[in-house]
Amino acid sequence: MGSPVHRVSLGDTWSRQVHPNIESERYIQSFNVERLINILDGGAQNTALRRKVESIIHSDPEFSLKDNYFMTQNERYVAAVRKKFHLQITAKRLGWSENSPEFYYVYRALSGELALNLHHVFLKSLRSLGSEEQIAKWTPLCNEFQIIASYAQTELGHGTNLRGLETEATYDAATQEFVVHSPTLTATKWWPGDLGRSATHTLVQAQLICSGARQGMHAFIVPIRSLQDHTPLPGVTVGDIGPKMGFDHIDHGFLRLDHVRVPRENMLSRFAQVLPDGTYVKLGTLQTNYFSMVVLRVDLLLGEIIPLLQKACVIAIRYSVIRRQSSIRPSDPEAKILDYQTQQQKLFPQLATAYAFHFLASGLLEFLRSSYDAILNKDFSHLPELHALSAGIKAMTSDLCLQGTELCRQACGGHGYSKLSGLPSLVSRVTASCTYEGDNTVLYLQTARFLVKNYLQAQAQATPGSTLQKSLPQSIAYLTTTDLARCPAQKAADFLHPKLYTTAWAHVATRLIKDSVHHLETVMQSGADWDEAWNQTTVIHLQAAKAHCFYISVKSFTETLEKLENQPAVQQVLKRLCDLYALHGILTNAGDFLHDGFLSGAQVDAVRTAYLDLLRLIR
Ligand SMILES: CCCCCCCCCCCCCCCC(=O)SCCNC(=O)CCNC(=O)[C@H](O)C(C)(C)COP(=O)(O)OP(=O)(O)OC[C@H]1O[C@@H](n2cnc3c(N)ncnc32)[C@H](O)[C@@H]1OP(=O)(O)O
Ligand SMILES: Cc1cc2nc3c(=O)[nH]c(=O)nc-3n(C[C@H](O)[C@H](O)[C@H](O)COP(=O)(O)OP(=O)(O)OC[C@H]3O[C@@H](n4cnc5c(N)ncnc54)[C@H](O)[C@@H]3O)c2cc1C
Repeated sequence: MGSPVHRVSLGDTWSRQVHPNIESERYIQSFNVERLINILDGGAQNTALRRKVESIIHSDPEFSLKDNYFMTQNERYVAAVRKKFHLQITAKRLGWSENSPEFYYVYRALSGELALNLHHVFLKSLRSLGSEEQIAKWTPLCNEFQIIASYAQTELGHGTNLRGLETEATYDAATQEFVVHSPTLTATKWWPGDLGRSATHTLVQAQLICSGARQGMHAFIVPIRSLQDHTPLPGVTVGDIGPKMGFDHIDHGFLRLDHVRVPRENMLSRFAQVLPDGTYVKLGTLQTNYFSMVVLRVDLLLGEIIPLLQKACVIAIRYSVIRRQSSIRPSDPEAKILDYQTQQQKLFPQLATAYAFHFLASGLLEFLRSSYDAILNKDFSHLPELHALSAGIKAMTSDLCLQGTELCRQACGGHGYSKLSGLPSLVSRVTASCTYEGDNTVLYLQTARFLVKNYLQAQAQATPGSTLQKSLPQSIAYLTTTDLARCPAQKAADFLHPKLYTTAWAHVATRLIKDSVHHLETVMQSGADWDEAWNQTTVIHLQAAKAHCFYISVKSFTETLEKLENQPAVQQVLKRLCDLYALHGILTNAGDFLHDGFLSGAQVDAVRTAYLDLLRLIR
């Protein structure tokens, strides 16, 4: 046996002292920090609540995370389960309810090191797809932990292609039950969190077969382990899928079902029902069976994905005012690495992105909340736009949060490669978000499909010689505004006007959407059918969808600024970050702006001048 791991105990000595460099940096800010904290929390009362929750969590040794990086996968899982149950006891004592703000603050304070997260996913799906009776029945069982539920949709052979899911739920009118079955090896449910060791029940997405017809994917609550001794129930084969890139604390599992019977009442029936005699009653559309994924994509943005970039920025920027390395002039003392322009160029755009995405996700959550009740009450008018927005924004934010956390890690040199920096686990966790809740490429293409469809409809309704007439959904209304052929900016300072760079982004998105439609139609005119033409132009559609999503994010940030007129100092510092975010996007996609002469080379130079000056100002 090798010698025991020597635990790095520097934390015990250093943790209480604040490094003098940090202290000095904290006294040079140009705005009221508390005011900005309140804005991010959504109000001073939320800040107070968050701090109260964090102090409870951080002062309770049961929630300590300090040994995490020295644990095996099994120890991480056991520790996370222990924390989850300690949290339940604490929450009960303090009156915190599931899905309350307190739970989000706890999850963030514990850096997600809690097991049974899929409980949260199950409850979100139950509320989106279940009838009022089903919600009333299963929610308390979950909240009281009388059952532990997970969400089993993905299979060994299919994750993206939901129409390809093989698990079957065949209705037996004689017993008024569904027979849930995995007909093939590839039908094995594979990846669902909490399935490997914890869950007693799972929400199985399966192809419904009733009245002799296949009715597509529907959700069924299936008991999988005994509530007496936690052993798998008859017909159930279940276990852990083994080591992964991250998420060591979550038991991702596999599940095979051999003709497992569940009562008719276990099919979530807000948008579809099977009557006792097996008659299928459709109460929604195909899309409404997919509604829970929309809800989860929006929920995970602020709950899981964006906080990972926020934390990486805090770690890397703090480190960069402590770390001194080399000198700017040979005769100078060693410089703080944050004084190097290249270090600022690595980190400040990521900080700006973290703020941009915080406001973007908050706005999307608002849109979901405002349309949620309507959808549950079968008014689906907002669903297509909500799906297109949530799919594209989840893809963009997870892609750029991955890029950003990895950049923050690299910006910390060798120490960024140590798990003890906290950065590697942020990178491995945010990596997964590019895949779960929908592979990003596939989600971007869902957004592209919405863009093309609406563009073609608007074009069809436009009278000859006029611009697009159709009243387009709000998020793509820019397609009907009169477009500038050339950017009017004359000097660097002109690019610091939100209206100007928002228009620039609208111009590029419009051009790319038109270009993608043009290529699609050209390929079809050469004889290909829609599906083949679509596949041959998906790279171009992807580019258009990304530009559209970035435009949405810039617009959302500028609209946030407009609401801060009464807080000029905070508005100014956020405006600098908004400017930096938008100009960083232009510089990293300069080709799209130069392509049709909208920006000249000289104007791109002016963008860079404004951008580099922003780095200095933000520093
Ligand atoms: C306090 C604690 C905090 C946080 C604590 C938790 C943290 C914990 C750690 C992380 C936790 C991870 C949890 C992961 C959990 C999974 O990963 S669950 C599995 C996720 N899987 C997916 O997302 C699958 C992705 N695939 C799909 O959605 C579908 O296959 C696709 C890609 C949309 C294609 O489906 P399709 O039926 O072939 O549909 P398609 O022909 O493309 O379109 C048909 C129509 O449906 C529409 N449509 C498609 N999808 C939708 C939709 N969803 N809604 C509405 N309309 C839709 C299309 O727009 C289209 O409309 P039209 O153009 O015809 O008008
Ligand atoms: C950490 C983690 C947690 C997860 N938790 C859960 C969970 O709790 N419950 C659950 O049900 N699932 C869960 N999943 C599974 C996840 O939802 C799927 O892995 C995801 O939906 C992607 O599907 P896939 O694995 O089949 O990938 P695939 O779709 O096979 O993707 C592979 C490649 O094929 C490409 N591709 C696929 N289809 C198309 C297309 N139509 N057009 C163009 N390219 C395409 C993709 O872009 C990708 O590059 C989890 C996954 C991870 C990593």
